Amino acid sequence: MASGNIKAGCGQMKEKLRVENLKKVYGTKEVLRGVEFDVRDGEFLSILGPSGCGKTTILKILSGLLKPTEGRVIKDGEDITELASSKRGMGIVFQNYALFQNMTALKNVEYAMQFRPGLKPGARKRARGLLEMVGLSEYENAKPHRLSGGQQQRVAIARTLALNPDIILFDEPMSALDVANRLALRGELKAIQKKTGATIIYITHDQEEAFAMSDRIMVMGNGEIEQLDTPENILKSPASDYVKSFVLDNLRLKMESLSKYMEYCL
Ligand SMILES: Nc1ncnc2c1ncn2[C@@H]1O[C@H](COP(=O)(O)OP(=O)(O)OP(=O)(O)O)[C@@H](O)[C@H]1O
Repeated sequence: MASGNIKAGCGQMKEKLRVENLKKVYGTKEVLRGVEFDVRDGEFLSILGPSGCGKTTILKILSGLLKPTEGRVIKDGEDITELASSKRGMGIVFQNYALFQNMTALKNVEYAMQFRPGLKPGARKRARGLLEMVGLSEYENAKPHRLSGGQQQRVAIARTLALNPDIILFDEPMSALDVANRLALRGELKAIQKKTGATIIYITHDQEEAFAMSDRIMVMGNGEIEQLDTPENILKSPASDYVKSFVLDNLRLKMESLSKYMEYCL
């Protein structure tokens, strides 16, 4: 596995998360082996790989939803491998939004704060502020079925931010959205990250998305890391034929279809 430094100027960022020698076996099937990487404080790291290569399994292990067969997860220098999910200070945004259908947008964002004594006072005000941050103030009384896919995903993001996570995990959050919504949400995610200072780990199988958004990209093959480096370095020096074909060839195709879409729109 080739691993490089984060882009110039960010090289001194402190380590936020470290994953050591991760292995996951389901029954007799080994789906992750020897996975090791670090994520720096405030970094946007994408995990890019084809379907079934183990991306979601990594995310579940990081968040505590799944125990690794072997290996450790270290956050801020502390071993959190056995720590309960709710105590990890991480939030997850899924591809299917997973909103409460019987609650308004505002209630969805406010809900989990009710169970955190530190956040309960002022929860309503904070929820309103977060809906404003994602551009949905005028929809606070709307239930999810009245919102578009992009708007529902924005509510899901606001809901995740409500608990003040210092690491946000995104599991293919744009895959159910159309191109226009994807492009809009990309910019908004970067703005939210800047505002909150959160570290982001972002799963995608979309090469173009990973290259447009990330400080570094971790390219996964079948249960292993093929390359972890900045977009620029991956473009300049792909670590293997696999990276060349899965990342660069597909990136070229995606860029072509995106530019056709832009021509069509303009
Ligand atoms: N609970 C499970 N039991 C058995 N095998 C599983 C289980 N969960 C996942 N797998 C297998 O582990 C492998 C990795 O799955 P994972 O969901 O991590 O892949 P992925 O890269 O996120 O794929 P996708 O992009 O399609 O979501 C796959 O072969 C999958 O079939």
